[in-house]
Amino acid sequence: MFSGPTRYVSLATAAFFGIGAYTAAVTGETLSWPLQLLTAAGVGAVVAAITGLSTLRLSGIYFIIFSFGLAELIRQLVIWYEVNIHKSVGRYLFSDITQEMLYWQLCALAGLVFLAGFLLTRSRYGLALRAIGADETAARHSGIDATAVKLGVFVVSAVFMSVTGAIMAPRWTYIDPAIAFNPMISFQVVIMALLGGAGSLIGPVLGVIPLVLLFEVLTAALPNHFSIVLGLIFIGIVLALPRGVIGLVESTWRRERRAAVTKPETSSAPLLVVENVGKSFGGLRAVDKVSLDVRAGEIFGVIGPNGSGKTTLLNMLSGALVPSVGTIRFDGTIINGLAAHRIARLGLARTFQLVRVMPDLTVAENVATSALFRGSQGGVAAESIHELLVLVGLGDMAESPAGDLTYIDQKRLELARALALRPRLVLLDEWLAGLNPTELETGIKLIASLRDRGITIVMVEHVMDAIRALCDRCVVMSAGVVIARGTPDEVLADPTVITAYLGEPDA
Ligand SMILES: Nc1ncnc2c1ncn2[C@@H]1O[C@H](COP(=O)(O)OP(=O)(O)OP(=O)(O)O)[C@@H](O)[C@H]1O
Repeated sequence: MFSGPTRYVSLATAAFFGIGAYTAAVTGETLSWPLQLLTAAGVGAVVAAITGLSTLRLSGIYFIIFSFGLAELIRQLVIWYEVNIHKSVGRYLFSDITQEMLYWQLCALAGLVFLAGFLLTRSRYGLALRAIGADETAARHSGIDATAVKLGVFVVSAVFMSVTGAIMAPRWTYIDPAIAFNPMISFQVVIMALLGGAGSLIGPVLGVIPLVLLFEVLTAALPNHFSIVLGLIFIGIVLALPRGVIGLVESTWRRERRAAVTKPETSSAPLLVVENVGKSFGGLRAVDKVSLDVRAGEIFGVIGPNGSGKTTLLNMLSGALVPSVGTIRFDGTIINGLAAHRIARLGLARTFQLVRVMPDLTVAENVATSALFRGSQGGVAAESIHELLVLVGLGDMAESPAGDLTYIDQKRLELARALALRPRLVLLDEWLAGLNPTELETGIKLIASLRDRGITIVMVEHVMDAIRALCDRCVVMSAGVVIARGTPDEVLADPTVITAYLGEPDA
């Protein structure tokens, strides 16, 4: 539910299993069985919300280490509580619940897990999670609040694990922290999910059945070498079946969502106003007090030699970076400091200098990510994803995995994904770079057609023919400051600009 789509490998299973088991042990004598389960769910949810809020900004190895440490941290806290407050470590559990009842309760819980997982994958949150797993930065710029989505699903999965722990607790008559917070549980769950294929709902089941049987045999036959064999199985699965059994046989389930571009109103007032904006990295002023305004409906160029601060400026406009100083207004709203997904939802979309598509998602799904959380209309749109794909020239590629596209087609896809936000302003970061002359001609026509739809464009570009053909006005940046502004012909004839590009002539 969580690790599969997001690819955040979580070893926190033992922590929540232990929380559930220990909550049942502590409340066993005072609360009824349903209330014990509810309490376990509540405690698990609260701990997951607190730890998730503080750690889901971590990714990769840092998140794995944290999640592994969480079980140990909670175990130590419980031991401290038992020693200092309860005055004895461990609890006896006397329950009249039979093993058969526990079995059926676990079956019901498994059914609920699958129902929740099924509903999740069918909801927009399912696609949002997969988008986050494929490329979290691109997902944020598609309007997805990655932190909130991850936190929500982390809490839901933690609740299921806590209730599992609580149901399992009566199987032991005595529980101590070492039993409840056994780290091996986390590894076993990850291995099972990996074997079957963590990316699908049914995958983990395919892993659970053979591995549970194998673990039974191994604990009986090789009790002292169990961990070694488990480690070898782990390595073997990662090397041989990186996407699990299901990844070998499954053709990805796809669906189409609807998204669109609406024609924004044009007005003579500036749509974007940048005032004295600056960004420093340590001692380096990458952008230094830049001011400019972009009128609704125009194509505005940002040019300048390498390293002059153009991408840094675009990153600040799109929310990837927070300006060190200055103000950015988009349609009257101050947007500096806003999270990337909020800026995207306001209708300011972008493409990236180094193209960012979500390779495992289909072309259509990539575009659909932008329609997930766009205003109250969600995925409902006047134009379909298909129409957007036709517009950028990918009409017959909707069901192909984005990772199979050529570089140029990936750029087209990025543009379609940006357009699916129904943006009023699109930031293009060297979108025309690397195109051959024919592709360049098509690309220029495509950008011009966006303006005809009323979309305002800010483009960073090194291809001067495109700047001349497309831009109404532009600024030239050098060493973080604007050194010229005006029409393309004016600025490209400016001696200061020529010097900035070519350097001072030799004396
Ligand atoms: N995250 C960062 N940390 C430190 N320095 C950075 C960072 N991002 C950019 N810079 C520096 O800021 C300066 C401006 O970089 P930026 O990428 O904005 O330039 P650019 O005009 O877009 O260049 P190019 O045309 O090559 O893409 C460069 O000196 C770069 O090394």
